Amino acid sequence: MIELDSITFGYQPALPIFENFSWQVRRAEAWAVIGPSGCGKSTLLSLIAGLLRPQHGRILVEGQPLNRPRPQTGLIIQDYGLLPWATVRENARLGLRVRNFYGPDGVHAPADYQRTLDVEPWLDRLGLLPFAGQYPTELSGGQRQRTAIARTLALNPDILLMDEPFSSLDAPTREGLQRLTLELWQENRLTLILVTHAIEEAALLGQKILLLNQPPNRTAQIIENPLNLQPGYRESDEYRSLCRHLRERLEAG
Ligand SMILES: Nc1ncnc2c1ncn2[C@@H]1O[C@H](COP(=O)(O)OP(=O)(O)OP(=O)(O)O)[C@@H](O)[C@H]1O
Repeated sequence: MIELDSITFGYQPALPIFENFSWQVRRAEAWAVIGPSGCGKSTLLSLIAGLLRPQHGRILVEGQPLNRPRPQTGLIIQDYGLLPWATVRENARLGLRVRNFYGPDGVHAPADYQRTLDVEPWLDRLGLLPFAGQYPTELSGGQRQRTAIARTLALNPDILLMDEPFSSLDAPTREGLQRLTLELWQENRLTLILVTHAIEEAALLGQKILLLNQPPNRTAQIIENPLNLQPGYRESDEYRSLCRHLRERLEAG
């Protein structure tokens, strides 16, 4: 469970992006966060990742106050963050190398962490084994993003935060990775929070959708989307009507 309990945050305290804002995410839920540019979507992820701290209120993860990034929270960003001089396999191992360096200290790695560099199952699951010896510049955008996903999932996160992960990809690649994300979410019982500015993506991936608007955001506007896992949802009337509803809500501000 992630709990934002009456948080206030602004890069400049006089201009809060969130003001007395409360929101709860239960374990293994899949959320999409949508809203216009500058409404605070990435800021919200940084707060939940423990990279920013609210000026007021508190954030609890699994009942514990969040005072710094926790090793079980994975963050995937839009530009992949891959090392250009390392192969796909070595990029996928990067997080594990950091963990192995520190050991099971409860800060950089969970206290019960067992050192490993084994990323082969993830390379296999993400269809990357044929490219494992290649460098990021030799990959397509979709393969790069899959490498970033492998690197994060190799760390066995329980919370996966994704910030516009597919926005620079072409439509077929994006749709393939959207499907893969839903599969990985279900297989690994992840709590997923995906930030997107794309209405269609929010409707496909979010069982629940959090709508943000121009700051300050004071209340969590939540839209339920319980049918998103049903086969054929992308072609259904429910999906189209949800997209329309989201568009109207966003235009209304
Ligand atoms: N490090 C920072 N320092 C100061 N202001 C910032 C910083 N990062 C973001 N902001 C501002 O905070 C507001 C929210 O930014 P944020 O990136 O969270 O929005 P967003 O909804 O993710 O936008 P986009 O969809 O364009 O990525 C914006 O006005 C932005 O200019």
